Amino acid sequence: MNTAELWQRYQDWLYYDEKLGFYLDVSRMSFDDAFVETMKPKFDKAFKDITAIEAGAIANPDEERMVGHYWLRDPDLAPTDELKQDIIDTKQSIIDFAHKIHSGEIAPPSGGKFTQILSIGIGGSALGPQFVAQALATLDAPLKIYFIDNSDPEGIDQILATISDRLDTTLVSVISKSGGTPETRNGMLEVKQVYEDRNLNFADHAFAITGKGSQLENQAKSEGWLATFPMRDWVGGRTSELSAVGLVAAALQGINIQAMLDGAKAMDALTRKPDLKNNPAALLALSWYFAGNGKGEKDMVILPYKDSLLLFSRYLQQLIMESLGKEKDLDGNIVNQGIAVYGNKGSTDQHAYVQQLREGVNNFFLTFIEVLKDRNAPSVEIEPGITSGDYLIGFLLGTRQALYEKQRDSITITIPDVNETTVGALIALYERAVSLYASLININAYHQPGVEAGKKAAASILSLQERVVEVLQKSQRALSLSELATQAEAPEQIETVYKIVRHLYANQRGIILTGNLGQPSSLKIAWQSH
Ligand SMILES: O=P(O)(O)OC[C@H]1O[C@](O)(CO)[C@@H](O)[C@@H]1O
Repeated sequence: MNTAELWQRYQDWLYYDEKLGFYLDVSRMSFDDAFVETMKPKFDKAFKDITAIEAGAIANPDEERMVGHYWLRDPDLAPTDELKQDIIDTKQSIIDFAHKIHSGEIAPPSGGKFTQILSIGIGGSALGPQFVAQALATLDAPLKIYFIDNSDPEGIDQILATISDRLDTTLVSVISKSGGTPETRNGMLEVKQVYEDRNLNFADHAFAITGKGSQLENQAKSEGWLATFPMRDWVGGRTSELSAVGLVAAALQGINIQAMLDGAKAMDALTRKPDLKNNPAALLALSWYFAGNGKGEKDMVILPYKDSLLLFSRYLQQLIMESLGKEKDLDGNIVNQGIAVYGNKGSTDQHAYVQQLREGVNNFFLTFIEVLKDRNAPSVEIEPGITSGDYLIGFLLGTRQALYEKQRDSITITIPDVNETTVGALIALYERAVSLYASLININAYHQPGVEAGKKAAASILSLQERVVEVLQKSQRALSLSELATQAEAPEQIETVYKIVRHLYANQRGIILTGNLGQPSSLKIAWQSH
């Protein structure tokens, strides 16, 4: 295409909403009109499906659940008055709680006010709050937030060391929809232990965000934690940022949660139009489908040219990959669907992997996110008439151009500023693009059976570890690995037994080893007391 044709294509496909100041440019996706025509019937169905979701259909058939995250920002959409009232009441309880924490009405037993939050959760119970904190929390936020989002002992130690001098003024937020996720439970138990070691009453610092009747809710209630907020079964973890999961942390950090909800509601309204060319979520879904041939054949690289949006790609990684990465379609056919998502930020990533994007394997499409406002204060001139912000946008435009020249497709999203409204709008945009794309490829975007399998496998490894330790403790002599595996009733899992032994040994957990770790069959394993 020559430059005049390209400029025309840009104008033909440019989506703009004046109120949000939001632009979407799909002109550098190389689909043609014939492709768009073939997709129209699929989109007709997708628009009907998302309307049904918003009306309360059981869009998650495996779990027999409604999918209600769109109601969170527009409670009037909720299919019953009870649900509507629940959303309104929850939001009010969050606002009240944040107010009481900020004013000191809810205060630490040692006096003063709470000064920081330690948020414990994983996946959808962490990624949204982490993204939003990075994007929107200001340096003078009333409470600073820290996260434990793994079962890594050293990671936990590092966070605890960072906050240890203010543990008495730390609010501990424990977030888990299921209320039984091991990583979250482990983090909570470790933190609770530290409070007890310091003679601080954990319950006076903790609150929970969790599903009704969960183990976590029961614990919070029986121990008298400061508060519990609900996570409803009609909101999935990866779409929970605008539920209590994201809103409590945001409100505590002084972020305007109503503006986030309003931004999302505005984007929902824009993306409700059953008109492919005038619906930005549909334009994204169309582009994703085109890029990957409806089979995820190309990876989605997300490159925001703004440091504060660094975690957006990580947040989207879960939203998109956990939603779309499915073995079977809704009719039970094996389809192995998904789209791989990665990216950090521009221009930083230009000095990392963009070399491959431009010249290497063409297995991706890129989404640039451009933010028009550079900073609040005026910028210094790095060179006459040129600022750092000019450079940043120059790098974005230059990379987009360089990729286009090499037939690498890209999408560009432009927002005026990173603020509550635009962040809410971006979250809604991708949530809705995922809903539409899931319809296009006929999969259930709202369950995650694959992750459940991993969790069950981990549990069985821990129970094997218990058996291994029991066998060693009872044995009167050192055992070979194969004897140990057989006596632990897992001869077929000898490799796992070897790895369990190696880990216990590395952590001085009672194992005595002789032999060569590099030659597993030479090992003799005993328990320390023998
Ligand atoms: O909020 P929970 O129940 O602790 O789950 C955390 C995360 O784990 C998953 O269930 C998958 O492992 C995610 O979908 C979820 O966001």
